Amino acid sequence: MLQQLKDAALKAQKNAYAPYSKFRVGAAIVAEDGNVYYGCNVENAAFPQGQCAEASAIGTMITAGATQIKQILVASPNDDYCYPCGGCRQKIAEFASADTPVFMLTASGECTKTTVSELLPHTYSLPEEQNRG
Ligand SMILES: O=c1ccn([C@H]2C[C@H](O)[C@@H](CO)O2)c(=O)[nH]1
Ligand SMILES: [Zn+2]
Repeated sequence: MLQQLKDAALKAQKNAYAPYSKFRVGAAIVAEDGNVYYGCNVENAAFPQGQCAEASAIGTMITAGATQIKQILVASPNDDYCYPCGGCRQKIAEFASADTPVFMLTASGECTKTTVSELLPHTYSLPEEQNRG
């Protein structure tokens, strides 16, 4: 399954639209339905409108009808691990559990693992009565 995640993230990374930063990122998710969803970063001339690879993968997962991230992997364009940005940590936490694995893959193939709670301790969420209908 980890190999499938890597392959999907690398496939997505090839399609990254990053003409401004030149920093091409791919992300892939294993969801509760067993499918792998993937996405790339999509930048914009209006810089704040750019979207991270993780957000693209989450959007694809939700669009397909899955709602739980079981594993997620982020593929970096260089030999440093690309840890999700703060905004993506919150986006991942919305659809994951504290112990959900988050993998990072470098361009040379090194891979490391952390968890959602390590990336985002004390996660913000709404009170129960305001949650998801
Ligand atoms: O985890 C990350 C970090 C950065 N980026 C993107 C955002 C931007 O397009 C480019 C440079 O920050 O990389 C991602 O997609 N995921
Ligand atoms: Zn991000």
